[in-house]
Amino acid sequence: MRILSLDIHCFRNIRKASVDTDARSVMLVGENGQGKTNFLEALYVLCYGTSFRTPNLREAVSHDGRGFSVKADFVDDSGNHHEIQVKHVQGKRSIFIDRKEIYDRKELIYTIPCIVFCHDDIEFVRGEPEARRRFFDQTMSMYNPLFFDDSRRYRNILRQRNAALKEGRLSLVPIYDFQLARYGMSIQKARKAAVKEFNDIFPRMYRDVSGTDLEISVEYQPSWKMAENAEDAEEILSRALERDVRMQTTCSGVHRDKFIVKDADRPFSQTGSTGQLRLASLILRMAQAGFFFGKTGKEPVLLIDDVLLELDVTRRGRFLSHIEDYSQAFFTFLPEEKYFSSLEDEKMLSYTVEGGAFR
Ligand SMILES: Nc1ncnc2c1ncn2[C@@H]1O[C@H](COP(=O)(O)OP(=O)(O)OP(=O)(O)O)[C@@H](O)[C@H]1O
Repeated sequence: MRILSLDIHCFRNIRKASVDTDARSVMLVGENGQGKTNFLEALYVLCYGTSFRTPNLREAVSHDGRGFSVKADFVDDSGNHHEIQVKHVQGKRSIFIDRKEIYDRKELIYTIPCIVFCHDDIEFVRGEPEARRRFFDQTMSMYNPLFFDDSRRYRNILRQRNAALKEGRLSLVPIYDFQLARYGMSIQKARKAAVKEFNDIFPRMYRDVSGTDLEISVEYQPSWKMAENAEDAEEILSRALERDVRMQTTCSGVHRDKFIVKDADRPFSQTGSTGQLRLASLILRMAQAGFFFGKTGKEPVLLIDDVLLELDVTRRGRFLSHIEDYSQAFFTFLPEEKYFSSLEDEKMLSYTVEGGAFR
């Protein structure tokens, strides 16, 4: 899988750019605020139809533009060439694969798998449970369309159940419970199995890159921990109905599940230094890529935004040696950063980014 070129129109500060990306490593070098992350964001939008920086794509339209367009030519693992385009014009997103409009974002996310490494990833380790749920849901949705569908349906029903609780339409609640319990238990089972497999990769990678023998792993704590099947979950929901009515929201279910990053048996957020937490968050991403490759045999495109400088030279080298397994990676650097020796020998394209232009 390789992205060969990218055309960007009116995306943040990138007014118009056609960029050749046919290389294993693509370097984007520039001062702060010149458009390096905007470029990675545009690529991410092509891969997912959403942004990793904002839930509202409208924000990514250039201030003086009516809409943006991002288009890529890429070659898949079988050597076939394709084109993808994502537009957002007057508040409406449209997605085209090989010039044919598609209406379900799901088709897009299985076309160019991509993984972004960025500063905010530290929230996966020390932030709210929501951030880790999102991380694991993304990890699983990337290779499992059924999980993606179940999550989508679960969220819809949860929204309807919460509305019914707020508006006192309680006769509808058992109908929602029936469905919520079934999709929820399917999600719970999938999460449990995935965390078990993730723990075959993540702790070993952490030890390899950090050079320590810390026992870092992920623990899954389901909200319906006593439920073994959908009937059990339905029972839990119906027993807690009074509390849910009082709180006007659904207080249990997989939307309240927890994933804890642990150092032996303590939460790592309490024991790790900021540097260790940052490293753990990078390794979570690397493990996400490894996990995806293990499941699908496909190499995701890696988008690495300004995170290498946070590692000392030895750890940076070890981190890059894991990344070398992938077919394409995009990196952003500040001009004073030196390229890393292990990347210098390979086929590489390098751009200077200034005011949204790429030279
Ligand atoms: N919707 C928008 N329209 C026009 N310009 C925008 C828009 N959104 C952000 N920008 C501009 O994009 C620039 C930020 O670019 P970007 O986030 O890519 O920085 P960067 O090159 O990655 O730098 P850093 O190293 O600081 O992260 C800022 O100048 C900002 O004003």
